[in-house]
Order: sequence, then C-alpha cells, then structure tokens
Amino acid sequence: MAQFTLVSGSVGLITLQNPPVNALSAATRQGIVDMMNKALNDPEVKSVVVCGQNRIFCGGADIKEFGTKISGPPLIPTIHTIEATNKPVVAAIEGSALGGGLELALGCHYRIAHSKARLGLPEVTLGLLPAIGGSQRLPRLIGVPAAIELITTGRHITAAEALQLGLVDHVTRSSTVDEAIKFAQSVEGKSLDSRRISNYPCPHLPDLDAVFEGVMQEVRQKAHGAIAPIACVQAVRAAATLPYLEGMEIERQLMETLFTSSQARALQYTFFAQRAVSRWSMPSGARWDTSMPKPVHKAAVIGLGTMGRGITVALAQAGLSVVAVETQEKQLKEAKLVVSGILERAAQRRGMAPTLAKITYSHDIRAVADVDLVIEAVFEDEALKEKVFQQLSAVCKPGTFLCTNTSSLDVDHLASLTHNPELVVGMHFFAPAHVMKLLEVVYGSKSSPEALATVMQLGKRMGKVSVAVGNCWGFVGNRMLKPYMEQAFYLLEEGATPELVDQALVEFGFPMGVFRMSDLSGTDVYWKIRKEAEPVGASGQEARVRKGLRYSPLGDLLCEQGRFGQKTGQGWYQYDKPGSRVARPDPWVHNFLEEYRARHGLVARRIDHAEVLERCLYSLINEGFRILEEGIAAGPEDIDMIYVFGYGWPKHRGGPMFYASMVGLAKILERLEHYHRAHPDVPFMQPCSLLRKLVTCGSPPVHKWKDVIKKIHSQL
Ligand SMILES: CCCCCCCC/C=C\C=C\CC(=O)SCCNC(=O)CCNC(=O)[C@H](O)C(C)(C)COP(=O)(O)OP(=O)(O)OC[C@H]1O[C@@H](n2cnc3c(N)ncnc32)[C@H](O)[C@@H]1OP(=O)(O)O
Repeated sequence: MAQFTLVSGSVGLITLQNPPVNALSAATRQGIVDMMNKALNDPEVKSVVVCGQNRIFCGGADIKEFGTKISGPPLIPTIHTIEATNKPVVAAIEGSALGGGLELALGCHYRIAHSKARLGLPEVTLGLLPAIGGSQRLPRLIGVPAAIELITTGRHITAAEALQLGLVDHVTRSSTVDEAIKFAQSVEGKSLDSRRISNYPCPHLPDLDAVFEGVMQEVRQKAHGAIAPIACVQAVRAAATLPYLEGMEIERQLMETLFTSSQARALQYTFFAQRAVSRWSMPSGARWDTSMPKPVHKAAVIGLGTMGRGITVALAQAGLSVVAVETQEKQLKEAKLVVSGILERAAQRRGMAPTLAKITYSHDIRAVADVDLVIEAVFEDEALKEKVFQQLSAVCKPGTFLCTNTSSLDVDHLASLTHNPELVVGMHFFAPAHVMKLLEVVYGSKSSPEALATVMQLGKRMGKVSVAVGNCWGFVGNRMLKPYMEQAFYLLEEGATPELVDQALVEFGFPMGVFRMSDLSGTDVYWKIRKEAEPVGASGQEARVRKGLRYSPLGDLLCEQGRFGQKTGQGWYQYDKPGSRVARPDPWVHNFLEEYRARHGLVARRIDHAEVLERCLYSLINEGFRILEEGIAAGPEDIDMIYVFGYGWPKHRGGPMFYASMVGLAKILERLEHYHRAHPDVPFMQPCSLLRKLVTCGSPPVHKWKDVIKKIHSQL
C-alpha cells in the first residue's frame, strides 16, 4: 500500500498506493510507517519525497473504515517522526491532498504542488475535525482567520490559492515528483529548524477573545445545529492559545466526541449516498452500467421565465451550445440581460471569460430543429405544455430527447403527445436552477434506458446531484411534502402558530420552517396545485371533511385574502414591504386562526416541538416508505439525496430515511399508529406496509433495506 524506491542516488521516494484516491486505510497507514522507517534508517537516503500513485496525492482517511473498529497504526507518531527528522521530507502534491492527506503533507518540511492540484481539510463535511495535527499546524502556518475559514467550511482550494496562503512552497506545471526530487536533493544536509510547523508560534491576533466570539457566533448560525464546525473553532482556538502538545490533546478530545456521533454517521452516509445515486436502475432492470448515454452537444430551453433562465445558465456553464426560446419579445429581452449578467458575474469570480457566445436566443420554436436535447420550461400550465410538446415532436430532428421541467404534471401524458415517447424524460430542476444541486430525473413508463442515461449524464455535466425516479404525482420530493404540509395546517387548527411550527423545524436543522418557506415560494403556488387536485375544494369552502377525509382549508382561506407571502408583503408572516425578507409574526394571522377555530368549535391546546417534529416528519417519512414500496425510488439513498440537496433537510441528519433508521423504525411505527388512531381520517398517518415489514424483519440498517424490498417484490 506504499512503495519505496531509491531515486537519483540519495532520494527515498515513497509512493502511496491505494486506488482510486490513495485513502489512508489501515494497510496504507502501515505502508507509510514501514516505508518511512526504512527511508529514515537507510544511510544512503539523504532526503525523502512522498507522493501518490496515479497522479493523486491522497484523498484522506478511508471513510469506509469509519464506523468499523479502527485497526492499523495511528499516523500522529509517524508525522511527528517525519517532522523531527534531519532528512528533508518533501510532499509532491498532485490531484488532491485532502484531510489526513494534507495533514501528512503539513508534517513534511516542504510542499510542492501541481498547478491543477486541490487541497483542503474537508473533515467537517464528514462530521469530524482535522485530528492528525491539522487543526494545530494549519493556523500556525497560514494564520488563524484563514485556517478557521478552511477548516470550518472544508473548502477545497486551488494550488494557486494554497501558494498565496503559504500552505505550499512552490507550484509547478511540469512533473511534480521530478521537481520535488530535484528540490529535495538541493536541500539535503541543510538545517530544517525553520521548517517544523509544530514549533511555530501561532501568528499573533490582537483581541483574540473578540475574534473567536465573533467567529463562533457566525459559525453557529451557519451550522444549523451541526456540531463539527463548532468543534473545529474550539480546536483552532486551542492552537492559538496553547502550546502545540496541549492543543493536540484538545484536538484528540474533540475528535473522540465527534467520531462516534450520529451526525458524523449521517454525514458519512451522505458522502456515499451522493455517489450511490448515480448508479441508477429502472424497474425493468435497465441500469447505469449497461445503458449507453447519447452525446449531447447542443441543447435548447423553451420558456425563459425564472426556471428557464437558470437552466440556460447551467447548460452554458457546462459547456453546451444552447438555443434559448421565448415567444414573448419583452420576456426574451429581459432574459438575455439576466442570463448574460449571471454568466458574466460567475466568470469574473472564476477569473475566466464568460460563455455568452454559447447561447443563441430566438422567439421561434423552429430554432430548435437541430438540437440533441430540449428542456421545456414554460409556465406550469397543462394545456400550454401539451401544445409545446406537440410542436417539439413536429420540429425536432429524429432522436432528439424531449425533457420537461414540470414539477406536478404527468410525464407519461406529455410523452403520449409525441411521436417518440421513449425519448421523453422529466428534468425537475429546483430554483434557482443554476445554483441548486438537485435534479430529479423522472423516467416515464415508456422512457428508454438510453434517454435516462443521457439525461443522468447531462445532469452530472451540469454539476448536479441527479436522482432517477419513477413517474407519479409530485414525483418524490413534492409527493412527500404533501403530508408534511398537511400536518402543519392541522397543527395550526389544533392550537399552534406558524412561528411555533417553524421554530421546531429550524431547531431540527432546516434553514427555514414550512410556513416561512411557503411565504418565500408564494402561498399561491400550492393553492393552485390544491385547486387542480381538488377542484371541488380549495376555494371558498370551509368544510374540514372532504370525501370522508380530514382537510384543512386554512391555506386556501389565507390565499383568498390575497396573502401570497413575501412577494405581497403578507402571508403566514408580515413583511415590511412586498419582497422584504424580514418575516415577523403577524397578529392578523393569530386572529385569523382564533376566529377559524371558534367557527369550527376547535379548542386550542398547547403543542410542543416534539409533536410538531413527529407529525410533520414521520408523515413525510411514511410517504417515503410508500415510494420505496412502489419502486418509484430505487433505494432510501435516492429519497435522502433529494431531500438533502433539494429541500433543505439538514445534511447532518442524513435525509429522512436515514433519520428514520436512527430514530428507530419501531418507534416511528408506534408513533404513526398512535396518530392514526387519533385521526383515522388522515391516510398519510396510516403506517405503510413496508415500514411494518421492516420492523418485523428486526429493523435492518438502511443499507439493507433494498434487499428487503427486493424480497417483497419477488414474492408478489
Ligand atoms: C478518537 C477516535 C479517533 C479515531 C481516529 C481514526 C483514524 C482517523 C485517521 C485519519 C483521519 C483523517 C480525517 C480524514 O481524512 S477524513 C477524509 C477526508 N477526505 C475527504 O473528505 C475526501 C473525500 N473525497 C473526495 O472529496 C473526492 O472523492 C475526491 C478525492 C476529490 C475525488 O473526487 P472524484 O474524482 O470526483 O471521485 P469520487 O468522489 O467519485 O471518488 C471516487 C471513488 O473513491 C471513493 N472515495 C473517495 N474518497 C474516499 C475516501 N477518503 N475514503 C474512501 N473512499 C473514498 C468514492 O466513494 C468513490 O467510490 P465509488 O467509485 O465506489 O463511488
């Protein structure tokens, strides 16, 4: 797992060998310890270069080993030995030097990086902190403010930025290992006293207490309940205030707490789940590894409202030629300005030229005749989308993939209006489409594996976390949101306020609660969807029982008052003016709720945060089990990534299905049964049979659920 070669007569070259990213598995750590001992004890070796096989230095600890019993040697003593030796040790950094990989490099006396290398301490994103001395060495090398920023965000930086910060000594465009070998020879026999970072004093910061107080406040606010960023700040504070060895002891203690935390498990699950969703499968048995995507060089976007503009930006940034079509002249002009502005600002940030020439604009749908793939993003109106799909089917060249950005319409129905329904796939983007990471890729009953493979690959090119799901009302994300929102309305009927419900959800870790979110997106958006789904209700009616089931008309009644949320300055909260982002509790809403309860003879009771969470989250999770049972999502990871990357589910809780496994399936089942007994007229609270079966099977861990589901399906 690590190889030693004597090169140029005096340089011991140690190469980490653990594909694909040379992660520090037990065997690799053992290899480093053995090869380093060999190099340091060999009198022929006058200097050492450490590098990684296949042009990647090291991706850090082997994350697969976390959660298992850690075996193999620890690296801290070896890094101390490296730092203390009188033979110069040079890290030759190509590809990535991340986490434990960068910590190893920080123990070396010199660091030479390739210009395309990326460096970082991303432990925080896995619920950990850099605990092989990284939290103590980095601030000593680059100063407290820069170290805090890198360690608390886990950001990967370029070699150029690393050079600017003083994190590396030299950046090269040629062979890093050759340069490192030459450099190592040039410093053989020279004093290394000034190269041992652990001996450096931490650069002085005036008013240290005030700095850390401010940083802690900011980090806490951004963390939404995650504990690792807080521990990272505490560790850097130890570096800034304590001698090195005492700081190392604090680093160890903090890591001990984090290492076994449920948050670390959730974040590590998310790391692998994010990668697992790219390995999609369809109920037909078609899979990612047996289906060939078609090349997409030129794409088109139809409709340049907010979504269409974002999609155009995302496609252009992914390097595609784009035809952007909008029939309304005024909207087209405005879109051109907005799209160009976004691309120019983004290019400026990256120090690159904007990709404006990649886009041609047209008001004529016939301009898409020669594209490989079209994304329809017109207003969410069934008749309009039907017309567009019929037109597209007539004007596009044979074989063009036709995609829809619908969030609520039936993909199969749109496909049925075209000559080639196998080429139709849903691409459900989230606003703003060029920023949000999630892409829900919806295959219809006729979509071909090739069409799905093509769209999944396009999503990857756009930098999205693309999740393939089956076609059903609301797909996965919005379908699960329905019971969640429904419960929030019921809680208001029973005595809660929008603030109470939202506070419980924010404390759980969501960036905002359901009512604040509803105000932000427009309360009328779901009103329209409710009206379409329930033409008899959703307007002008107070009835709380519809078709024998519980219904809350609260959202409809609010909309009838013209309170459409932030954009109108009034919704579930009040705002200083339309468009203002500062939401304040609204006495009008409290009064509206009291009058409503009085009209219906409802007596308000005290509702606590635990009840809010159980009812909103468990009903959502229950729907997730139904989605799994029906095969709409292939596995729990798919649902979890949709919620983490599209709906603000806190990453440190891993997604709804992972969270359910942490809470315990038996407990979820028991609470759903409890609420369903109290409200038999709420079908979303009736426990799904898959949940019952999983509990009967002894509540297997989340990565085993797919096997249980497969078994159930094979028995049908
Ligand atoms: C008190 C108790 C103390 C106990 C102490 C225990 C010992 C701890 C020792 C050291 C701790 C150090 C802390 C760390 O180092 S934590 C790890 C930090 N590193 C990372 O977070 C990097 C994660 N990886 C990445 O960011 C990327 O993978 C990258 C390296 C940039 C490469 O990206 P890309 O080229 O896009 O490739 P993929 O992401 O698709 O990855 C390819 C496959 O490799 C797998 N992978 C990647 N990194 C790791 C890793 N560190 N460990 C294990 N596996 C890794 C990834 O899952 C892909 O696999 P697959 O193809 O099967 O999906």
